Amino acid sequence: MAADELMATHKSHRAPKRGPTMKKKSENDKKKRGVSDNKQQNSKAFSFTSADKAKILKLHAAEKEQKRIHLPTIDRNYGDPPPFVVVVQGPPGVGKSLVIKSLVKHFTHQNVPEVRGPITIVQGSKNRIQFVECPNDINGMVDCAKVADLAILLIDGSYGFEMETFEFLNIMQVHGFPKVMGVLTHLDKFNDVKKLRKTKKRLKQRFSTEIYKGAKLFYLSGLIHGKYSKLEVDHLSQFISLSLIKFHPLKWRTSHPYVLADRMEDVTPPEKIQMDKKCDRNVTLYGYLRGCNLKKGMKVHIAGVGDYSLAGVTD
Ligand SMILES: Nc1nc2c(ncn2[C@@H]2O[C@H](COP(=O)(O)OP(=O)(O)OP(=O)(O)O)[C@@H](O)[C@H]2O)c(=O)[nH]1
Repeated sequence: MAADELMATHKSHRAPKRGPTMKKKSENDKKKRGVSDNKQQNSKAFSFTSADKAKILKLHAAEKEQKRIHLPTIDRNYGDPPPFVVVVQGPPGVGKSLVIKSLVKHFTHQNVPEVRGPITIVQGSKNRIQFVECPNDINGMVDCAKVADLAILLIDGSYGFEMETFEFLNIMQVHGFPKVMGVLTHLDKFNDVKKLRKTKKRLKQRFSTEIYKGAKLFYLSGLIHGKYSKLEVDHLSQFISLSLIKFHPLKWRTSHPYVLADRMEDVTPPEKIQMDKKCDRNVTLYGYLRGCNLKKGMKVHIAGVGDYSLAGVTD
């Protein structure tokens, strides 16, 4: 074999890039240049040195924040969950009763002649939804804001936003702010299609700025034989069912126990009433206690009644 061939097989020397030798070398080099590592340990004084590292750190911080936001809240209810409360709110004559009647008809195929008090329906195998019409007085609004899991704000499309809607929004702000969605009614009063489109756009923008960006707004475009369109009610009910599935108890609710009285019974002995028609009555209220477990003597808020102490606790 020739000497030239042997020379050709040898690889050229490669300087080490990592390992203890390289580390020592780089440290010596840094010392020579007068650069010290201690300088970069003060994170407040020196910003990031590597853009990639900064990107990763930012991602980690965002992930941590998301984890904190989605931390499960402790649900203090036990056994079967109480019904999901849907409060229908709006100014007088906007169509609250009609919306509740349409939704009840959709879920149960039953006609409700009149809406008097909360209506509970069963949806699916065990989910229950309770529809409550919000009264147009401040006390009723406060009570409804306290119990609502989902608030449906009805807005007269031909008139625009009214004071009642803003009042209710403000009240909800201080009561944990449940899920909110809007429904535009009386849209059949528009004869001009262009005007209707413009109004819808304007109201949607206003609704987004008043509630939050991307807040859901539905349209009920008019009455057919005195009822809302089946398809539109179907969309509305789908959204309600979705809210029920995604339901996440509010922190405010779990720390403020309350009862929404579904039924009341006058249990005063009849003889006592016969003797004195204006005698003090004993009234029993039935409803779910939400936001805590039962304890004798505990104080709860009873909608329409006030803060009461639970005396005789039964399961
Ligand atoms: N043209 C039209 N009429 C509607 C619409 N929605 C509701 N109405 C009518 O408005 C009237 C009032 O409807 P209700 O459901 O009683 O309204 P409400 O909000 O419950 O009224 P209050 O109980 O007085 O607060 C009824 O005669 C409905 O037929 C709609 O989209 N278009």
